[in-house]
Amino acid sequence: MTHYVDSEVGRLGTVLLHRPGPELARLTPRNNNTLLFDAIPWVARAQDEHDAFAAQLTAHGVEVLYLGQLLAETLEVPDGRQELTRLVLADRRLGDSLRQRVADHLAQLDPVALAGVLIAGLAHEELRPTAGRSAGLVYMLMDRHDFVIDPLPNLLFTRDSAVWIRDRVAVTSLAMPARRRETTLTDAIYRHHPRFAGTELVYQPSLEHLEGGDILSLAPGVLAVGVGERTTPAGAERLARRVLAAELPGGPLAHTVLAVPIAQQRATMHLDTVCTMVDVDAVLMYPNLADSLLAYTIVAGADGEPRVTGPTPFLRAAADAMGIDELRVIDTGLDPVTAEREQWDDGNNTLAIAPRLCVAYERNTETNEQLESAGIELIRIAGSELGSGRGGPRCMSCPISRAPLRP
Ligand SMILES: NC(=O)NCCC[C@H](N)C(=O)O
Repeated sequence: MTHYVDSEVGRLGTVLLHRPGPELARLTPRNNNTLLFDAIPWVARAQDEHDAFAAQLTAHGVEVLYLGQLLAETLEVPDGRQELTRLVLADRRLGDSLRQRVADHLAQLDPVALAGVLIAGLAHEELRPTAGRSAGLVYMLMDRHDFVIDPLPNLLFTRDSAVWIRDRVAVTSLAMPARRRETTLTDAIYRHHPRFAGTELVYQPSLEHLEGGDILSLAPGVLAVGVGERTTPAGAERLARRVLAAELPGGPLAHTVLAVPIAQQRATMHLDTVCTMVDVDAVLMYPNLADSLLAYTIVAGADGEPRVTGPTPFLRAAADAMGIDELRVIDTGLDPVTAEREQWDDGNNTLAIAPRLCVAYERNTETNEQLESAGIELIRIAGSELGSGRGGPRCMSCPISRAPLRP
């Protein structure tokens, strides 16, 4: 099986999704902010919306893999199960008595049920008392609304916890505490699942913060990395060091990395909330930012150290790195208020299935109309519930194979 991604727009072959499940039912008004949701989603409707998204991908010839299923299969591998169990038990909040109770509880679960707990977490009342054994101080003092194992409602946004760069995978380093455990799952899947045997990792969760929503594969050998609320300058620099130094038969994994500062705020948490590619030489970009975005260009210096120049306007730096005259911006021509409303609702967060063929949320009517006038074919999906986590079609998908742009 070929796992290979060298662009944002090459025909999509295989994609990793996560169908949201019981982990969304953990969200309440007391925890939704900490768990990075802006509202309490209607779970069944969110699942319907997600199923419709997956059905559109399948109808367009894309192989859809589900993270929950890959995780259950990884847990059938003894080393995978042992590692994932050890990591969840390493939580220092547990203490030894509760840790032992949780270990006993997890040990009797089959792989599918264990995958369910690793994703949806374990609530206080779901841990049954062990006959003849004290509940333990930590459990007794725990608020009944607390979780023994925290849920992962943002797992839905598979874009952020791993990124394929050519035939290597970068398992990222998530910045927000509510999401950190997600990469224990993607890391284990890529290292233990038989489908990915032999895959080399180019980034690991123990490194500086770096999130997949900040990484755009502008063209073969050219990456843009947003630096803001999630990805730190150190994370961008670490990725640059890794990809510039990783030699493939045809050259390094990337020859240029553009570090792109973005405002450190929720509306622009990742670069892909303001800019996504819709054609080999065209981006859809939040108009309020299009002219002000800058980039620092990082290439390998003669001494092997990354050499940084700039800043220069992002669109100029990108076109130069891509070897094209101009990176076109689809001008959505929106007034600033409409642009701001539709950016918040992930209007700029499209997923390309092929050049000029993209999935977009239906609700962003004005952005979508402008995209179509510019010759982009759209597949509209509903996202009223999915969007409450602040993520669109690109955030909800991790491409694993795309047709190479330059074979
Ligand atoms: N690439 C993306 O922009 N992903 C969306 C992540 C949303 C999630 N609720 C978060 O705050 O991390």
